[in-house]
This record gives sequence, structure tokens and C-alpha cells, in this order.
Amino acid sequence: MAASVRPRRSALYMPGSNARALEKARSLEADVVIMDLEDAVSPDKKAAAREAIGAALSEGGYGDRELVIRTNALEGDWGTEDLAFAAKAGADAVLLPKVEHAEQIWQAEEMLSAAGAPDSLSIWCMMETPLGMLHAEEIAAASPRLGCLVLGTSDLAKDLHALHTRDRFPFITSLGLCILAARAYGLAVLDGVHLDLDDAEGFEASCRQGLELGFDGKTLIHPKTLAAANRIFAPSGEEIAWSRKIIDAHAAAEAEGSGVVLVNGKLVEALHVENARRILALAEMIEYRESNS
Ligand SMILES: CC(C)(COP(=O)(O)OP(=O)(O)OC[C@H]1O[C@@H](n2cnc3c(N)ncnc32)[C@H](O)[C@@H]1OP(=O)(O)O)[C@@H](O)C(=O)NCCC(=O)NCCSC(=O)C[C@H](O)C(=O)O
Ligand SMILES: [Mg+2]
Repeated sequence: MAASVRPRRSALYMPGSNARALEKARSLEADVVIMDLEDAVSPDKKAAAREAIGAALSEGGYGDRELVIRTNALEGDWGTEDLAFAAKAGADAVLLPKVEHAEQIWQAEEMLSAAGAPDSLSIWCMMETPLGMLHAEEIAAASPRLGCLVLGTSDLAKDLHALHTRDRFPFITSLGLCILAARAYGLAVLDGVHLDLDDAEGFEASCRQGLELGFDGKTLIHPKTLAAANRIFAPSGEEIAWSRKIIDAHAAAEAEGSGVVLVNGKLVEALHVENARRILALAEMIEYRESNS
């Protein structure tokens, strides 16, 4: 399952143990809702969080937001139960933490199938350890059930002994490896969280950097960051107008037997048209979503 094309500008995490957050997500403008069973949930609340997520998903009301359950690691205390639960909870994807080898995905896949997961349930992988980064390609290629790689820059910083600098230079190699792997195997790819909720300027700068690097969107920890992520990861009015213009200009050139054309002094070839079509398709899906929410 290569990533379905849909907006993933904003992916909001929430602790599965936070009933108010699960409720609030029904009306928030998040493209993706990540219901967490892992780090945001304390050990004594793991079972209750599973129940709360199950109840929230059964009740529904999330519209066309993409619904994702992040489980605990299979190697740990709660992972097996989490995965059996996620198999039939009604989510769109299960997000495995700290993925480092293809074998972890194969194991999860077997367990999901044994637990009766529908074929449509996608597997997403947290990329957040040095070994995971070194195995990014093996992970991205592991299974047709894979849909998305999600950067975990907090765990990564810890393992690398790196600092959260403003330019995120310490993470650039890792971000690049994951984007390469995701794009090579047709997966979506989401950037890591910005931890400082009082730093709106730094947050926007990290979104713009993520967009420039090629990410589809950003993972978030608070609703107040949704609007900026949605704005920055959506095609701008200028990009949409340019895309339409070059598609038309290239079609006209083709009708006259030429594969290339200059538009405002810039060379336009079939590859630019392909990208312009992707941008317009994304813009249309965003417009549809926003006018129906
Ligand atoms: C960080 C928070 C604990 C702050 O929560 P709170 O003090 O409740 O914030 P506010 O009072 O400002 O909240 C205002 C209203 O918004 C709702 N809210 C807050 N956060 C969320 C959310 N994430 N999703 C949905 N709704 C949310 C509050 O309920 C308030 O609602 P209202 O009652 O109407 O006023 C909190 O934001 C939080 O828990 N955030 C998520 C933390 C989390 O999930 N962490 C794990 C994922 S990040 C990670 O693991 C990184 C990765 O693995 C890596 O390694 O990098
Ligand atoms: Mg993490």
C-alpha cells in the first residue's frame, strides 16, 4: 500500500488517556489524529487509554480525519495487547514506535493479520533511533502495508546526544535519509514535533524548513499549532496559479509538437507538469476538506 494521496499537513498527537483531547479532536482542523498509547501515557493508564481510544473510535464523529493509533513497542510490556486492539479498533493506521528493522514490521503484520485486521489498515513507522535511520531503506521497503514514515526527533536527539538547535542542523542527515527512503518507496513522510509551545516563530520556521526538505506535513503536540502547519504545508495561491499556467502552456506547446516551453523565462518540461498536477490535486483535496468541515 503506497501512501494514499491525501492532505497530511498536520498530524496532532494526543494521549489516549486524555478524554478531553480525544473529544476535542472531532472538531479540530487536524488532517491526521494520532491517538497515543506510548510515551504520552503513563504505565498505570495504558489499559484505560486503550479503552478510551476504542470507545472514541466506536463513537466516531472524526469526519475524514485520518485516524492513527500509536502503540507501544512489541518488545515491551504492552505492545502485543496494543496491536491486537489496534487491529480491530477502526483506525486507518497503526503507528509502530522506534522501528529499526524490517523484521519488526513483518512481526507486526503477522500479528495484525492473525488478529483480523482489515487489509485497509496501514502500518506507519516512527523513525527515531540511530539504527532506524541507518536502516531507513530496508524499513520503507518492508511491506505493501506501509503508508508513512514519521520522524521522532525527540528520541533521536536523546540517542544522538544532539541539541535541538534552531536550524535543526543536527538532524539534517536523518531527516534526509527518511525522506529519501519514503519517496523511493512511495510513502508519505511527516516531520518531528516542535517542543517549545511558546516559540511560534521557531515553529513556523521549522514547518517551512520541513516543507522545503520535502515533508508532507508536521507532527504536532498542541491544537494552537494546527493553523500554521495547515497554512505552510498547503500549496500557496501563487503556486496554484503557477501550476495552472505551466500546465496550460505545456499543453499548448505539445499541441504544436514541442515538449518544452518557456514560461516567464523559466523552462517547463513534462516533469514540471507532473509536479504541477500533484500540487493541484493536493490543493483540491484541501479545498474539499475545508469546505466540508
Ligand atoms: C502539552 C499538553 C500537556 C498541554 O496540555 P494542556 O495544559 O491541557 O493545554 P491547554 O490548556 O493549552 O489546552 C487547551 C485546549 O486544547 C486541548 N488540547 C491540548 N492539547 C491537545 C492535544 N494534543 N490534542 C487535543 N486537544 C488538546 C485541551 O484539552 C484544552 O481544551 P479545552 O478544554 O477545550 O480548553 C498537551 O497539549 C498534550 O498532552 N499534548 C500532546 C502530548 C503528546 O501526545 N506527546 C506524545 C507525542 S510527541 C512524541 O512522542 C515525539 C516522538 O515520539 C519523538 O520521539 O520525537
Ligand atoms: Mg519518540
